[in-house]
Amino acid sequence: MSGVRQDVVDARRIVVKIGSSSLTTAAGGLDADRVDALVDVLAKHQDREIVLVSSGAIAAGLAPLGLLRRPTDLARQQAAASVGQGLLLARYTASFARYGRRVGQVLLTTYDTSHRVHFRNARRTLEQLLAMGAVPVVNENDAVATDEIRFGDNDRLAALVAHVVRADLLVLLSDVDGLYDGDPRRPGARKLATVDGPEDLAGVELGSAGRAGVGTGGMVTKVEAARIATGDGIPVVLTSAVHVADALAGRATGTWFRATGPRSAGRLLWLAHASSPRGGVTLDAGAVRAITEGGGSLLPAGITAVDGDFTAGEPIELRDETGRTVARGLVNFDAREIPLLIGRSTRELARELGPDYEREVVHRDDLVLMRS
Ligand SMILES: Nc1ncnc2c1ncn2[C@@H]1O[C@H](COP(=O)(O)OP(=O)(O)O)[C@@H](O)[C@H]1O
Ligand SMILES: N[C@@H](CCC(=O)OP(=O)(O)O)C(=O)O
Repeated sequence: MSGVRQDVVDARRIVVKIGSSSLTTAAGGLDADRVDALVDVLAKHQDREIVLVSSGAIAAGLAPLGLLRRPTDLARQQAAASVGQGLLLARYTASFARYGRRVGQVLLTTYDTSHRVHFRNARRTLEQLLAMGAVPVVNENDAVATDEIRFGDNDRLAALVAHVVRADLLVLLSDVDGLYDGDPRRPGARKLATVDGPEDLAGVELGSAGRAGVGTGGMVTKVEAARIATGDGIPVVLTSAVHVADALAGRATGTWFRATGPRSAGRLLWLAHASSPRGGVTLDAGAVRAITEGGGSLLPAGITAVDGDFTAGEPIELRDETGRTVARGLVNFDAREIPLLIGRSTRELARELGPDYEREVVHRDDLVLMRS
């Protein structure tokens, strides 16, 4: 263990994410004492801006709805989240009120972290809450997010929120005090003090959630969140919720993921990390060049094939003729419309089908190049 982490000490704007497993009792309900214990620490950091990403809505809604464990179907998870989110927020509101602090609820979907207008709105709301001294409490908008568009875990959501607010640091709090080289319950498992880059993760076994039916992503999504944030220039501390005070003080607790990439400004970070787009298009060589070298949009003329079942506004893959994904983007047409457009000029399409068809299939502002 080394000394103080200067990047943490210097961090003024911090996203703190806490998992369901650290907020619930052994029986599965919301644990008010644990919420208070977290708030006791966060409220002390008045000279910093803290955005809290809190899981726990589904867990908090189980008992009130007479459910004994986390349901596997989306509809009941959504109902539990809808009941639980209110209880969770009420708890945070009361807990921060002990320190005279207000909280503001911000519920997001993947849509809000990628679409221009929503991204800007989310950023503006978070900025305004911080400017007014309120603590934003963020969760996924579980009640409306469907399987296709949801993060499903709050680890990646937290990394994207850190990107949205341009945080200096992301703190991931769990029920385990860091990343181990294998299941931490296994004798001999070793904790990693520092991760400098992907090479340090070779050989590390990333297991699933600890308490069955409570957390969701396990270590896989935490490491993925760390990869997104560090690649975006934001360092990450992963530790146990009981060590949050140490983590925020810069003491060497948990696992420290060093920032690897430059900070990026755009809203499209999410697209590059979206789980799996629901389809894609194949581009001819000219279109690949226009996109990767010329900073152009994707026009119908450059498309040779389409696959999958997507609707306008959703993310898709843009592939070259060997099947390699060269970019991801938000598409302006439904999949079923694209065969009609393939290989044709926008002018011709507009003449034939009306001015609505004189548009890019993917606008360059809605497109992110994938590193090969
Ligand atoms: N390599 C590993 N290092 C640390 N924890 C691991 C590892 N593999 C699996 N885990 C499990 O991941 C769990 C944390 O994930 P999860 O239950 O989803 O927590 P949260 O609710 O905080 O998001 C730990 O309880 C631990 O048992
Ligand atoms: N949005 C969900 C969070 C999903 C979840 O369980 O996440 P986590 O405990 O962080 O692995 C909820 O509030 O229940």
